[in-house]
Amino acid sequence: MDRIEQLEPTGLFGANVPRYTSYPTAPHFSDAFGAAEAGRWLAELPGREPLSLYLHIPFCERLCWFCACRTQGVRNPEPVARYLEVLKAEIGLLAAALGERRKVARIHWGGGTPTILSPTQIIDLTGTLRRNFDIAPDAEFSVEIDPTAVDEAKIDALALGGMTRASIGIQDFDPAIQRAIGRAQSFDLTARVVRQLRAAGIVSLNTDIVYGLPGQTLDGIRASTEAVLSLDPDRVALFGYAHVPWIAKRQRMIDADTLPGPQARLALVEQTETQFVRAGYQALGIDHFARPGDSMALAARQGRLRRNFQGYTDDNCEALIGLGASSIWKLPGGYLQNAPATAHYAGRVQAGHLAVTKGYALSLEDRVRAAFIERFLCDMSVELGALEKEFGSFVELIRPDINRALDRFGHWLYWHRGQLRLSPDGKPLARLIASEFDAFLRGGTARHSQAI
Ligand SMILES: C=Cc1c2[nH]c(c1C)Cc1[nH]c(c(CCC(=O)O)c1C)Cc1[nH]c(c(C)c1CCC(=O)O)Cc1[nH]c(c(C)c1C=C)C2
Ligand SMILES: C[C@H]1O[C@@H](n2cnc3c(N)ncnc32)[C@H](O)[C@@H]1O
Ligand code: MET
Ligand code: SF4
Repeated sequence: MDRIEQLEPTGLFGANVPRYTSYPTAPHFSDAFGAAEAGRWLAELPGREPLSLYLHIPFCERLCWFCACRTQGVRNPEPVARYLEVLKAEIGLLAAALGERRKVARIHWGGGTPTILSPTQIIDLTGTLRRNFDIAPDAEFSVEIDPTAVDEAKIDALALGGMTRASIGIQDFDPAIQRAIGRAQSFDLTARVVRQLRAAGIVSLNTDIVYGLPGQTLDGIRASTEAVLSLDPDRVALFGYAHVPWIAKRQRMIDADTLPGPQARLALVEQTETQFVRAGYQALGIDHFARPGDSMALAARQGRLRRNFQGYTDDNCEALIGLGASSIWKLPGGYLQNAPATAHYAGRVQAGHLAVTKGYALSLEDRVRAAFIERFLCDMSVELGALEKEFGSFVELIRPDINRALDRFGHWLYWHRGQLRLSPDGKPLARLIASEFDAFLRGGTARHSQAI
């Protein structure tokens, strides 16, 4: 039986499921949360633990049609400059809410396009962070970089500000695909930015690529992946294109008839995975690859990989605080999210409040489900004994889900020495299997992206 025939009965090719960068996923956050709840959860944080900060820059000079991230196009610098002032004010509000000068071990700037900031603005923002927080000398500071919106002066400013890791958007190097997704970016320009980042002392360089793009073929993605490999990135994220025009309106520019179907997507992702593994990369979680010496690959081998809103991380901080419009927080009590619309976000901060407008308090049952889904999507196996150590008999709450998953996916899912394991050829099923443990999905009406 060929692979497609074997996987067909699982429903994989017709399923839509979340990516589980959190459990519950963001659409389940409630608006019963605001600055007061955020303040209370911040006050309850244990004092000595270092924090992680995520800063969102929701602006781009170009708006790629395929993109589902929260961002808006800008033609002139004013909105960005105004936003930066609000972001700096929000940093001050956060430091005040924390009460004491707190240690920060991780900073991530994402977007949108953080490199839309000028060198002066970059220095201004890193300076504001350093004035308000005690940034550890070995702190990891990663920045999402658009190669078409960066130059040497910006890279120097970021390096001066402490950037240690860079993540650059590639998606696909094929000019025909780039035309179909409204995103032109030559290999030469990308390679030049990679050289500049390396020269600036970046210890870890990530690249993002996407399968399932309009008109993408096996030969096309093979050549594009070869080009990515020639840049020798330390890490690669291989995302499945999520066509969700009801969320990201700009995706209406993409003709759905040109999108590879689910069976074709499976072939695209599996061919590309093989290419990375043959080139010496270690597969991590559902969609990442890393050089074996990279810290994330090491974390994965040691069972320390974590899933968060940026995908995968080796960050073990207890508190991830989101700054900027739409940013998501994860605190011991649960999740919070800042106002998604930039104007609403700015209004809250200008009125002197933290910009949180949504959130979710985790119950013990949620925590069991979240822990299972996180370990499963990080390790492709879950040691039930470890969950029992943490949650005691509450683990029994997911016993029916385990049995249902074994019934439905028994060809790929099996017990081995107390671990529920997914066999390597069952990897495309990982999100679908995780969704068996999602109590919000049963009977729910949310529309998600394709499972493969
Ligand atoms: C890798 C970067 C991406 C981020 N979001 C998406 C991508 C590709 C796409 C995406 N996000 C959501 C969906 C729909 C549900 C699903 O398929 O899982 C898709 C296709 C859900 C979602 N993720 C976030 C939020 C707030 C939502 C709800 C949708 C909504 O509010 O309308 C959080 C989030 N994810 C990303 C960012 C930048 C972000 C918010 C800060 C990255
Ligand atoms: C931050 C990263 O998110 C990925 N990204 C952005 N939009 C989408 C989408 N619709 N589907 C899949 N991946 C996407 C890109 O690879 C980008 O670089
Ligand atoms: N905006 C950058 C790029 O497209 C970073 C990745 S997308 C958030 O290259
Ligand atoms: S892919 Fe990057 S540059 Fe393109 S619209 Fe999305 S955030 Fe902006």
